[in-house]
Amino acid sequence: PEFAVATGEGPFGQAALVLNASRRFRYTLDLKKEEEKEIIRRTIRSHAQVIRAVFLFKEAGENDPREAYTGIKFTTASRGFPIEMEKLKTLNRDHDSVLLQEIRGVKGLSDLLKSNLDRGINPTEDELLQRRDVFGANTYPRKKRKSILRFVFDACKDLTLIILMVAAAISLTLGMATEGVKEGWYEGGSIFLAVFLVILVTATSDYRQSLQFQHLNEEKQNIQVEVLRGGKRFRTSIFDLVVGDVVPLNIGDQVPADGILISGHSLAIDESSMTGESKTVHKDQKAPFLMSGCKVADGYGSMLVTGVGINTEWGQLMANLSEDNGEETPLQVRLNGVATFIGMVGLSVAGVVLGVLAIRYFTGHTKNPDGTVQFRAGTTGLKQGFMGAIRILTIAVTIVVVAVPEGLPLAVTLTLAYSMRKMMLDKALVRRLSSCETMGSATTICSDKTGTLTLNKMTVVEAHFIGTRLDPCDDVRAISSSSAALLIEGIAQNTTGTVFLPEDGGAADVTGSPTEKAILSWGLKIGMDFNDVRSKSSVLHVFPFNSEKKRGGVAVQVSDTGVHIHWKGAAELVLSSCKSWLSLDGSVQPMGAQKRNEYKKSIEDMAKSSLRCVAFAYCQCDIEKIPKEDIADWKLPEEDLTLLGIVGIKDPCRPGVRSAVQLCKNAGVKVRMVTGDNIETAKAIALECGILDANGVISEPFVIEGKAFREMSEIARGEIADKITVMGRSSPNDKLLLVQALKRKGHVVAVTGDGTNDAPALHEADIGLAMGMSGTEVAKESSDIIILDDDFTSVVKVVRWGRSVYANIQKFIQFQLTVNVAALVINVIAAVSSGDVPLNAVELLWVNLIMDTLGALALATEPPTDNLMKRQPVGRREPLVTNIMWRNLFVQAIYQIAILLIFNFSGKKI
Ligand SMILES: Nc1ncnc2c1ncn2[C@@H]1O[C@H](COP(=O)(O)OP(=O)(O)OP(=O)(O)O)[C@@H](O)[C@H]1O
Ligand SMILES: [Ca+2]
Repeated sequence: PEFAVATGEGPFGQAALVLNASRRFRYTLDLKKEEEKEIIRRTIRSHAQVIRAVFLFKEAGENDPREAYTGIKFTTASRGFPIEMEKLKTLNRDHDSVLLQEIRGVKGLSDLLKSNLDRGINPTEDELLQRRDVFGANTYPRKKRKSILRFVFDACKDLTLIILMVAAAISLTLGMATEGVKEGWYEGGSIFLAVFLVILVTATSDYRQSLQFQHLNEEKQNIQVEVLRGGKRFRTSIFDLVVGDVVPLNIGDQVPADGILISGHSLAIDESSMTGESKTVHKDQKAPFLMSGCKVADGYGSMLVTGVGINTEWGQLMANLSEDNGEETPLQVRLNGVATFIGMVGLSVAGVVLGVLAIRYFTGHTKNPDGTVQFRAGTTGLKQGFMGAIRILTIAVTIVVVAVPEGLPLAVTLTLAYSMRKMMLDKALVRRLSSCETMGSATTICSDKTGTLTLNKMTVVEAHFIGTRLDPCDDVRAISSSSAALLIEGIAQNTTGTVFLPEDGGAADVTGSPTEKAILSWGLKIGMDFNDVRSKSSVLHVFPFNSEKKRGGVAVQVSDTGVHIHWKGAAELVLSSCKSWLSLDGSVQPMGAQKRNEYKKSIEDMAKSSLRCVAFAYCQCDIEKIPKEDIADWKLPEEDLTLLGIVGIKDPCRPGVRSAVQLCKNAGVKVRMVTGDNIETAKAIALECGILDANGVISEPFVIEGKAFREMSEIARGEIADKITVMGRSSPNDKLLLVQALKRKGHVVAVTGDGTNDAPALHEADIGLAMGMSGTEVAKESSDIIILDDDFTSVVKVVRWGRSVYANIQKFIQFQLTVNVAALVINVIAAVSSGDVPLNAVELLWVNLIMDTLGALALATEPPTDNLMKRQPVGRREPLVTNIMWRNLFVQAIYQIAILLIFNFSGKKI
């Protein structure tokens, strides 16, 4: 197959790092999990239906049918809320719009839940406690953890250990019987002790790992969500949500609880995780029910929480789903194979030794220290003969134990677990264990710009309006009030952010994406009264911003007949759909070639000084032209616009990025920037953080626009992929194309992403890194590692850890194999020639114990050194056991064997 790169013959051929296997492996794992999920989902669904039917029957028998159906008792308030818990559950399960209508829709429901659609619930502790008390918390019970005893039991199940224990028991009884209690326990007792220690170490290490995984799972599930309480937007943990909360939803979010849509625009939900159907479902007033656990595929809106935790289908699913910590990484699988092979060799060798020793013993060729023959047929008692046989058997078993390198898989597990814990401290949350080892061989990193290389703290620093540059950028005195009002209308209405003004005065609190925040803050500076402007006109329809189109638009009704369409987005793209511009006095002027060039020039100038450019444009529309019925499908007019102005937003480079990029360069890992931003802005930032060299070539194909790359043939893309250093104005799909092209070239690709539509690229990459703060849930779910602080420096630290994992495992393999080969050879030679092994069973066992477990522990926890980042990456083709390692291994083994054999046979003479 194209991925498997075997080197040489034998079992070690497969020990070459087969990176793509990890992908295949992962899919099979996913599939298994999906199947399990599906079965549980079906059970829960049918369960719910049965309960509901029973409930309806019972109610119908007891009450007036209408009340039974709506389930609302307005008179008997249930602990302060005029709605009954069970009935609310039924509403969530049924998705019944008739029922919803009867309680006067979402507004009526929010009254019943004592919430407020515009302000949410009160953010007081008491209020939250009461709601949690009545309706439950948004958490679900975990499956009970395996106890430590369970792990001890599992460790005992090892076949070699069982044989050893049997041998120890026999040896103990026989020893004590023949040599007395005081003297005779040594051998049997020390075997027991050794076995006990092995079990203890294995069980505790497994147990600690299961704890760590559980912790990780909790970390993964503890999603941060936005919630509206007391009129203000908070960020809080998903577990804190209560029934009655008002939750804003944005593209890429996970629906955090069951609920009902309050309002939304172009809201589409991907319900595949619950229903299994892959088509996205549009949500509006006609279909307002939202199911917990689904993902927002498009648009935005807000919801009223009506069901939380275990009362939702998602909660049931999560509570019943076993946590998947049984994941074995491809490296572990392969090393398991190697270990098994060596074990087989050991077994055959042990068989030979057993045979040889037995023949020698029973034919009377072995002597006691005093020179008497140990076994003489007829004279030696049955008990003594049995003892001898047992001793021989123990030696054979011990050889097996020594030969089996149990340490190999253990070392990998320990190394991975250790690095994972350390990586967490370095702000990287490892979602898939295998990515630790893969990251070490990465040859290239495709990084986002915004937020990863830059701080994602944006401020408007330049503004070009009405043909002039504002100086300072918030001085709008030169602009006529009508023009300014139009602009402010666009800013306030065409946004997904909010402005909250505290009642007691104080600074305004702006929320939204960093770009939105920058624009809204600037809006406030030029005199925007957010709430006032928003109340003056009403939004008819929205085209939400997405990275594909790089613009967002909104239609607002300003008078009985007048509608304004506002657009804002990537400056040069918006400019190209403008046919006119708004002049100082508020009149509309046609956009001549000269004016267009003037604007283009100012965009370019801003971009060259690393500013992100956003343009505002608008057009008027007649209310008649707007489709009344299916306004949801209406495409906002996006041509023939009038340009209002352009702003330049500064987003400074992160400190430390420059040296991190340099570190990558030294390590032979090429850093590429793939950004949705203007190519000039991208170039400027790339120069600033050292991705581009000021003295190098800065032209195509090193610096390329997404569009140019997209339109190439697959072959052409493959040819230039290697050279691309900066890609500007790229859509998420371009990212995917680049990853594919790079992989075909043999690269091991790491990709960072945050947006919903980055998911395919993250999935395709060898290692997908999602951003913890700016990243959407969808991106995080498709990733292998989450970078908690969004910082590129942390990405580089992950590379370092990955390399250390790889190096540690190599060290351990070399160590273990050397000792194993030497021990086996010596034992065989000694047994065959002299009828005894140089180390007796107990000694061998102890050596093995120290070698395997403690050696693994020691080498696994070796921290990374700076030297690791000075080597070239191992990439896709290098075998795990390199030629140098083979050489070291054999030379060292031969040396050890020679020395030991000399001591064994002629030690006395020397
Ligand atoms: N909320 C917004 N409204 C309108 N336009 C925006 C908004 N956010 C960004 N833009 C414009 O879209 C462009 C690119 O956005 P996109 O989301 O593709 O890139 P990004 O993800 O922010 O950057 P990167 O890929 O480096 O992380 C920006 O340069 C800006 O001009
Ligand atoms: Ca992006």
